[in-house]
Amino acid sequence: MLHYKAAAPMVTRRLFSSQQLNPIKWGILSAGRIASDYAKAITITDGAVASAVAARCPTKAKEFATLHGIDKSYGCYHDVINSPEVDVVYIATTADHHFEWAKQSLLAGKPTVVEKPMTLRLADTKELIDLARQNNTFLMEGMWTRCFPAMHKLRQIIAAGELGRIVYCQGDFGWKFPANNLDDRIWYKESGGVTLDIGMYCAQIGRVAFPSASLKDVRATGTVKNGVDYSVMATVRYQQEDEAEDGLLQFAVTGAANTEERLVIQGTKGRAILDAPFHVPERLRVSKDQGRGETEEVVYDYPLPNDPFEVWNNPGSIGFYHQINEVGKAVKEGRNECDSYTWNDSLEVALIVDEIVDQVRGEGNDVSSSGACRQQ
Ligand SMILES: NC(=O)C1=CN([C@@H]2O[C@H](COP(=O)(O)OP(=O)(O)OC[C@H]3O[C@@H](n4cnc5c(N)ncnc54)[C@H](OP(=O)(O)O)[C@@H]3O)[C@@H](O)[C@H]2O)C=CC1
Ligand SMILES: O=C1OC[C@@H](O)[C@H](O)[C@H]1O
Repeated sequence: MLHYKAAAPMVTRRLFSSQQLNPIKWGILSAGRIASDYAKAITITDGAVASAVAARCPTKAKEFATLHGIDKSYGCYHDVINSPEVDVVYIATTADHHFEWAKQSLLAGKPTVVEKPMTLRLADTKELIDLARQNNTFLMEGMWTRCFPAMHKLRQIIAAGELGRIVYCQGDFGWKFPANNLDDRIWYKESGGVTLDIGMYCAQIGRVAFPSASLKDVRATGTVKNGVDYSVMATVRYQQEDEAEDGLLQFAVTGAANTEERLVIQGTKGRAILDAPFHVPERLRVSKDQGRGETEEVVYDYPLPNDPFEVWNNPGSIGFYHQINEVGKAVKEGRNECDSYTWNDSLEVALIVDEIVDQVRGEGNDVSSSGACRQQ
């Protein structure tokens, strides 16, 4: 049996609301692809404006500012960080530069959102979080998936015990890496690879499914191409409080294929499915167990806002709207963390990612030259 719940309302613009009169002013570091999508999402979000952008080349920054209707453009990232016209800094550089610029931003006392991954290694993520704590400054890793209403509903359902004890989560995420462009950030030796790029979307679900559990074990195997982890199968084990059985998370991520991108959370009383593409979740399906082979399904739909743009660099980027709203609210309320994705979330996912990258790259299964086999 299938029940539909009312869809969430589409975004409506309220003219002259207090938020619009006193918007959060975002400063953007870099004029790359995701920076452009983020700037567009800001324009459809009540209570937020992009007030400044910096790129390494001032002409590129100026062009970006003109395209997105941003007042100020600079050829130096420090100028955005130090601008009194900026309330929150959004760091959208390639991941190998996140640590250094997030550190500068925090040292300047600016609320800071760092695109995922926050840094390349757990130790660096920890250093940034320690700095934010010492400086009493807002810091968030841009795990925007957590800010979608479908994800909030999922957490509510799990907390209410509707699925029973969660037994396992299983997910996949894959997109075809640009095989003919080895200059693309995805192939950078330090910051590229499938785990840092999309594995972390799967890894983050562990703390949603097992919120009070502790990480027990991470095992991964996979292939390496051009020096970066390319296809990965990972299993993560969680020690659950007051439970004899460990919770399990398993996922496959790949740069070789566009996969379905679906996430299943299986509990003893039923399952929740975040339909494709789960990293931009618009639909949550909850099936309650009614006996073997029989379920009752409730569908929760949360459509993305109306889209005034024809082209985005990444599908679904209009959904940044939710993160932009949540960050604005947290900063206005004087909080240093976003409840949807906390510092502890970032630390645990960074630990999982470290483990996977080390294990898979350490195996030496490079498929780029030989086409298949393990190197001896
Ligand atoms: N949340 C999401 O859905 C997505 C997030 N991302 C994340 O966003 C980040 C950026 O990705 P994306 O926009 O696709 O990347 P791009 O390659 O399009 O842009 C990255 C920017 O990094 C800047 N940069 C700074 N220093 C360097 C350097 N030494 N070498 C190269 N670039 C440098 C450049 O800025 P400048 O303009 O100043 O020259 C460039 O424009 C990554 O962390 C990625 O994981 C990416 C896609 C989707
Ligand atoms: O964050 C991301 O989500 C969507 C992917 O296509 C992209 O490569 C990645 O960076």
